[in-house]
Amino acid sequence: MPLASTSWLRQQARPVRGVLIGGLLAGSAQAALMCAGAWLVAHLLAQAIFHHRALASLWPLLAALLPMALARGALGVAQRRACFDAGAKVSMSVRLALEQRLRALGPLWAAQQSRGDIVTRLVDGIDALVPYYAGYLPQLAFAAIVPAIILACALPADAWSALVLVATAPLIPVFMLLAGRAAEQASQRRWKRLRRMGAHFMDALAGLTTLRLFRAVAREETFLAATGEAYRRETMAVLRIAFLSAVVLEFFATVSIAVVAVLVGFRLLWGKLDFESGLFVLLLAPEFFLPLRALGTQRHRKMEAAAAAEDLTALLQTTAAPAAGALPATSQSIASTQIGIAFEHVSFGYGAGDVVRDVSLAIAAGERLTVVGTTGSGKSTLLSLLMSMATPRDGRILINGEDLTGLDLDGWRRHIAWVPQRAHVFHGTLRDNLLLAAPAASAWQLERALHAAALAPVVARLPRGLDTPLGEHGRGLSGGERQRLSLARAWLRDTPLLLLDEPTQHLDAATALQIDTALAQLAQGRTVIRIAHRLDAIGAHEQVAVMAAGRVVETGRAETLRHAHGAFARLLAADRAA
Ligand SMILES: Nc1ncnc2c1ncn2[C@@H]1O[C@H](COP(=O)(O)OP(=O)(O)OP(=O)(O)O)[C@@H](O)[C@H]1O
Repeated sequence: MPLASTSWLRQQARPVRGVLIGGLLAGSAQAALMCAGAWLVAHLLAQAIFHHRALASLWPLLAALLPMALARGALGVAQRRACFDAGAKVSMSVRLALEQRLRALGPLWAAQQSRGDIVTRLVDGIDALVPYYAGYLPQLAFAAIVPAIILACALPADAWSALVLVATAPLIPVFMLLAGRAAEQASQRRWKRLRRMGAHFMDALAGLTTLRLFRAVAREETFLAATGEAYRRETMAVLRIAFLSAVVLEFFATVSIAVVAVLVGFRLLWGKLDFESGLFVLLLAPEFFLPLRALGTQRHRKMEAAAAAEDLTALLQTTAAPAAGALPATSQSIASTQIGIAFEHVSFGYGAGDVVRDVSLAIAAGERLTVVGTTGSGKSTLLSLLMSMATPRDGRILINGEDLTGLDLDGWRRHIAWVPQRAHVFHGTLRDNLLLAAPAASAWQLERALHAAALAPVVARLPRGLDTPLGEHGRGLSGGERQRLSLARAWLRDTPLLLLDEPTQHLDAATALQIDTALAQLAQGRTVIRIAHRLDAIGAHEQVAVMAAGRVVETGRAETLRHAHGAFARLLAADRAA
């Protein structure tokens, strides 16, 4: 069992210590009541059988059994509720911490991960923690507290029986430790398989069209069936160890109870023990082992929680290097509605190599820059750096003369409208998707944005107009329509900086022209950085930066570059030839 994950699991219990102690007190009171109930039963029977007391005189004692049973039941409910509450609270706080970490790691880090793997960790991983706090941890305490209470009650009644219980009790934890190693390995194997299966299933689901097209669905099905079968086998291995160890624990407990029973029986026969004490310890003996046996059955939950915790702590400690950092202590906010940008010798890489190299560019407030370059030359990465989704490895980005790393990130991002290459459409209605950009937008503002982005005819065609529900990935909207939705969001956002990652790529010529006109209107008075693939559509007076292999290799006005026989002219020629 990795010590780090066990101590992390315990650490998480600190904020819910009060709730857990409440559960333990309820459980302990339940054990004390059980002892009192056992004594009452033994006393009643001894009085009735050996002292020939009439039922009428025993009636008050007999009647006391009912409230005792009810109180035990109520305490049991309170104890389980408190423990479950603790589990739910811990899982909620871990989920929040993970969510914050994921937000800090940012979309560039997330893009490099398997989505299925993250979902498995966030859902199944956190769910695996609940039984640890709701079941195992309280049971661990009960395994010490309840036998101690029972022993304290049994000792005055019969020291020999108490001695047998004390002598045999350690056998159970010793065996649990022996079985623990195998259970731990099986749990870790099972957890790793679940993660792999989750990742693969999500990938298969996302790429279903591609799989169909390549007639690879059957192969994928076979693979998933084999993984599912392996997962079943590993789950069965964990359960087998859990059940086998439960049987062995049961055996030890039964033998010990039998020894107590034999000792009690013989001493009753020899007249060395009175009936009341004998029956009392006989009733207590099974209860003595009950929490230890229950701990044995809860142990595989601890293994599962530890396997999941190892993964969750790894995720919580992940720092994307170099990633969008947390808010610096000296964060400043941007007050201006005019944004001037300067890249100064900026370099960045996702892995070992750089994909943006020594880039220096200046865009004055209210100006427009068009970035062009071959695919993979680093254009989108440049925008990601500007949006502070990642931090430059070298160099710096200045916003109105202030270093971007010193700015309040949320405040900075409020100044940006971004139209990406592939606009994401969230699950919800079209209206929800639009209001994401400006939650307080009025009906009139919505209407204006729809017209500007040429989305109004699309809305008119939808069965429920703006209230038409859209799927998680925008099912119901074509690529071009999604692009227009993204443009409408930019319109609604009304920010001083516009970042456009080829906004007309998926559109037909007529709609592209319509959007370009709308964008020209939107761009007025704003700073605009636009990535363009259709070089023909670049206006003669536009300021252009040409990127190749992460570097800015040429800058200047489009009309000048067209005749300069440089990188831009070559791109243009290649574009026309295609
Ligand atoms: N999240 C990522 N993780 C790792 N590498 C990435 C990631 N995003 C982009 N890259 C790599 O960085 C390089 C630059 O990518 P980028 O998307 O910035 O290029 P681009 O010029 O915008 O390309 P395109 O015109 O095709 O959109 C490419 O080699 C790409 O494979």
